[in-house]
Amino acid sequence: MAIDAVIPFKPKNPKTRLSCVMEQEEREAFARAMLSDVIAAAQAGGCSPLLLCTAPYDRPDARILLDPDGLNESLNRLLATSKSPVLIIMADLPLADGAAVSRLVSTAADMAVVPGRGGGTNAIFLREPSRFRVNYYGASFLKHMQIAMDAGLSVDVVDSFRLHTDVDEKEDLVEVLIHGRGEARRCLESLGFTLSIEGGRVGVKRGAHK
Ligand SMILES: Nc1nc2c(ncn2[C@@H]2O[C@H](COP(=O)(O)OP(=O)(O)OP(=O)(O)O)[C@@H](O)[C@H]2O)c(=O)[nH]1
Ligand SMILES: C[C@H](OP(=O)(O)O)C(=O)O
Repeated sequence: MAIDAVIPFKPKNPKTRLSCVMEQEEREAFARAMLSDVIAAAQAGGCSPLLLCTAPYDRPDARILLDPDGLNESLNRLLATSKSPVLIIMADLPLADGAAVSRLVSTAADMAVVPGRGGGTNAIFLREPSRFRVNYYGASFLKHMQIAMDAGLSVDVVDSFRLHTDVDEKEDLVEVLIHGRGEARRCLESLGFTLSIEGGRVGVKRGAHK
């Protein structure tokens, strides 16, 4: 049976750190586009997507679990009662692909984890979910390593550029324009984003919308 890929998703007013370059509706469209790329990667990696949504949201390619609670509370409730292996993968990883997901869920360890940029945690595979609890926000990668150690779980820290690249801030859009192959890249292009080089550093700029 396919492993559940639990994808936490906040459809309303997401990605507020991108407010400097996108209006709310645009952030919502971009978040949906990134989610599409993550769903496609989860499926290509042999997993069955299960969206953990804060508000009603429907799509044909994933099952939906509605839980308006915070990220940690809702995930920990789900983990506590899960009897089979689970992958938790964030919805803001638009470079994710099937090979990276497959590598994660085929670990020989009790748990596999991919750190995110800036101290976060982008993906966690748990062979026995009820032995673990999540503690996202802040330096969550370090917190998750400690929780695993306290629970006596063996951990495989997976080195994956495609799963490490989460998109939180304007600077992160560079990676999507360069390495993206799916909906998120197309969404940015349709919003008029292009690469720019200022002072020798690659950034993004926004022109006219398509
Ligand atoms: N189920 C659930 N998912 C959440 C919640 N908050 C964020 N998420 C999801 O968790 C993942 C990581 O969240 P963040 O990077 O903080 O995204 P965000 O809250 O949309 O972005 P910012 O407003 O910029 O902090 C994304 O997949 C979000 O859609 C929540 O309260 N509940
Ligand atoms: C949820 C949080 O995401 P970030 O804000 O680090 O992208 C984390 O990974 O702990």
